[in-house]
Amino acid sequence: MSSQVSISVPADVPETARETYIQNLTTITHGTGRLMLFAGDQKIEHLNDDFYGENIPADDADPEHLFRVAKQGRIGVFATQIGLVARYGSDYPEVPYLVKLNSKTHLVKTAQKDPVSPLLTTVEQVVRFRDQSGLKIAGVGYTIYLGSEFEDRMLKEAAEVVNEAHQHGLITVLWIYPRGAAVKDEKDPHLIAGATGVAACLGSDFVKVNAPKKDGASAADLLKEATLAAGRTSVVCAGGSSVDEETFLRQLYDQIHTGGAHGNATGRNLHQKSLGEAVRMCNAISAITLDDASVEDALALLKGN
Ligand SMILES: O=P(O)(O)OC[C@H]1O[C@](O)(COP(=O)(O)O)[C@@H](O)[C@@H]1O
Repeated sequence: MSSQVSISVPADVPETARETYIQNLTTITHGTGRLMLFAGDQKIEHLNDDFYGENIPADDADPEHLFRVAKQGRIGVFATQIGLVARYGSDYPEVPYLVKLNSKTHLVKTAQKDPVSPLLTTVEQVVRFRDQSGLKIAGVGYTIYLGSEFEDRMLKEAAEVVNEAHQHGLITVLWIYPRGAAVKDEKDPHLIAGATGVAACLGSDFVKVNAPKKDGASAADLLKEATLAAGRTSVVCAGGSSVDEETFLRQLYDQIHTGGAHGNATGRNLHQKSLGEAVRMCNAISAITLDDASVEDALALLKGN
């Protein structure tokens, strides 16, 4: 097991919410400080493209697949929109949830208009839903498109979300993607480090970024600038489109052990598998993230050993 970490509670969490905050963070990181976030917000973000078609198993066509994977696999938290949690959550009460507060589709391309993704759901609504439903709602998430001509709106909403969430002991994850006409290279390592620094200034517990890329450089080495810039905000990388399992697991291992990431945020590389395979992949990813397992040990779990 990776060692248990002591928790430093940020000063915007009031005394009355301290215990909830500690409990939520402990739940979603299994006490390790590392996050295994199962990303299931793509039904809005990518419409049905990620869920139906060539090379996508039939299991993925039904939204309940996400909940089955989240229940049967070992995860830290399942991130999706509030409506989906309301529809299925009562049948999956053991799953810890993180409510994604904003989302947009990919129909309007960046070349047509800079991206903007205002709040669909407020923290207040999430807190009410948590208290009424009794579901394990441990946190909230929000996407900022840094560099968009609308970044001011998203930055302001994100700042309010973090502060309000902490008032209620909820953990925050900011998805920060540099994107828009002003952004030449979305995965530029220096820019990604800028994004994680923004998350630190907004006081978020975690920030999810795309892994930086630069020709000829090791991706894990490139991530170091971003994890340094993030300070006490923990960095996780998006999984990206589906790749072969060993490549994915090696990349994750290096992100954590070389790049300084505190976990992963994985969507397609999990749900674009049949239930049994998705569950084994969850367990392999969690072994690396939560147990400090080697890639070889994770691959053994993948084979069901
Ligand atoms: O890349 P993965 O692992 O499928 O993770 C999915 C993530 O990608 C997104 O769908 C958005 O991705 P893009 O905007 O880059 O297409 C996130 O909202 C989601 O959490």
